[in-house]
Amino acid sequence: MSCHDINEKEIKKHLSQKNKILLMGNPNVGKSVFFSRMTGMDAISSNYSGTTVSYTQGDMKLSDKGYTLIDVPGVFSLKSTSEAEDVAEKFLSSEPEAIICVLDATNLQRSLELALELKSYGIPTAYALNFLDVAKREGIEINVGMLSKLLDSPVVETIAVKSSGFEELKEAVVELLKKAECRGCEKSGCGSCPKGREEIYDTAREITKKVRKTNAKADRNKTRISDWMIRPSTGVPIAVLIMALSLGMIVGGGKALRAVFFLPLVNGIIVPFFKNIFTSIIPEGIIQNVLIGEYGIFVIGFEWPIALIFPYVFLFYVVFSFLEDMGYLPRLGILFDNLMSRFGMQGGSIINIMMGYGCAIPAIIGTRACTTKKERLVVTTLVCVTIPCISQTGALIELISSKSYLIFLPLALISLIVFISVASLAGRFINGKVDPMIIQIPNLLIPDKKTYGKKLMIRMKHFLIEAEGPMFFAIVIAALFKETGFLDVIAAASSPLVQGWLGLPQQAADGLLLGIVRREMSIAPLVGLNLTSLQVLVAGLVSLFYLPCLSVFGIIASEFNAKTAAGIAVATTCFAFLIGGLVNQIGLRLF
Ligand SMILES: Nc1nc2c(ncn2[C@@H]2O[C@H](COP(=O)(O)OP(=O)(O)OP(=O)(O)O)[C@@H](O)[C@H]2O)c(=O)[nH]1
Ligand SMILES: [Mg+2]
Repeated sequence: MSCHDINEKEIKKHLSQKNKILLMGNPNVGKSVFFSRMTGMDAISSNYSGTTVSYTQGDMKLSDKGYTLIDVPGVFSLKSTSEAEDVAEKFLSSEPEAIICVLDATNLQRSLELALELKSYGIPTAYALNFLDVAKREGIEINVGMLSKLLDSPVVETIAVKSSGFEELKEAVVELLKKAECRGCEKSGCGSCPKGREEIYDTAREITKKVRKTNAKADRNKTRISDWMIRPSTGVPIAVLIMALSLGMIVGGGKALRAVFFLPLVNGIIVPFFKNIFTSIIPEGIIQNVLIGEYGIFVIGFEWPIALIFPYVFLFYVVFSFLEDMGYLPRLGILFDNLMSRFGMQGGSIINIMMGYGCAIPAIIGTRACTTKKERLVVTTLVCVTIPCISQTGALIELISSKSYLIFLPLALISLIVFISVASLAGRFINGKVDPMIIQIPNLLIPDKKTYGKKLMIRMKHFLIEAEGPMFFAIVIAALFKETGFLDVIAAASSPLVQGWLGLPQQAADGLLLGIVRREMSIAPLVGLNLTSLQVLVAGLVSLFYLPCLSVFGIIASEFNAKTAAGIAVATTCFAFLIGGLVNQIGLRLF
């Protein structure tokens, strides 16, 4: 997959490519499903607007000729007022061969407004009338022949998640490319395209009126459930129930998966296998210890990522991807919009915050969908400072459950207080404004098995490559540091802070060093030690507020600037030590 930052140098390279076909349309109309099925490449699709915040490109063959298909971020219009619109404009002006414009059959008029705006660029366009399954269920019928005539271009009925209509669509594009003539372009002088917002809006409305028939059998149950999710009196209990069920499934399921499958696999099969091999071929000493000692690469290199973290990461994405695909998250955004606007965010940003509980990187990249810089910064600060990622949470669950689940209560309470305080401060002191929320409520869908499974696979692949890669690297360094005695030197040097102020054992110093690379490693060295409840709480707090991963800083530096990344690093570290130390000192005096 090639997913790119909206960065001038990068984009120029892709803009100058030949044989481009642009996949365009409103947000959440299924473009990324088209992209992924037509190119065979990975692209995340989710049932809310703004999933694709940058562009993705892949190769596609049409009657034996190679083309580059570009999954352009979804836009409602081309006013160039957001990053997504800016990217769309740039690609439109880069002389693409054709456009595949995806229309949402359940929301035709709005889809047509963009389609009409696109027409004035004079680029051959084929239309995919998508979501036909949902439209049929909702009693919407569209006269495709008439629509095609009115748009003066081919229109093909599609159900992207079933790959239905794809062959016809490809044929339509091939035919278009053969003719390669301008279709209704104002620039070519035919003057048939509507101009100006009002004319576009009126024409889209007229066309919709002509081609669409509804027999009013809209799914009343679905509408009712959707209303319940949004209305505070019913929405809040539903949200609490969904969160409790999700948490139960992630924590309970994660522990069970770990105990029944991953721990026996790692400790009973994989680690003994490598221990046997290395003890028989390598004599006792530093090299053997680096490979299979306490911090051995072939011991914790499997224990931490596979047995400790993976079960929780997997189940988090099972739950989160389901909520994403059914269309619940934007409804949660609407429910909490009022509350969130007090903290300098729109309700829709709750999606990025929830995503941060999985991993901070997609959450920060996802803030590109925010309409103002202030909101981007507020959400990024919150994600970095107050939200633990699932890898870290997995390690934390193991640490806490070894003592008592009750420790979660003070941890959750302190974390909530910090979240609210940071949100209020960031909302108040970060300059700029927050736009009122415009959020599209997507259809409530039963997630398509294939699309859902593919997304889960993509996320697991990312986790294994992008998270486990650096983690493995840190484990190698840790093994070397351990055997060379460097970890002991660090432990001794940091003893006044770690053992004195924080009251944690010496191994916590290893965690703080490794935690620079990966968040969960700040806690992993403590799992399995016999800590007191106060130590577990303090370790949990320090890890919660300690540095985000190294790769997160890379993303902050590239999305914002190095100063912001450094600021967040200093703030998180000081804050973690301050709050952890205070709780330890107070705890020691009270108990
Ligand atoms: N039932 C049904 N679901 C679909 C269809 N096409 C797409 N979806 C679902 O609609 C949601 C949105 O699809 P995406 O591919 O993410 O939409 P997008 O246009 O790329 O959205 P942005 O990246 O936000 O612009 C996903 O949950 C898809 O699984 C379809 O024809 N029928
Ligand atoms: Mg997309």
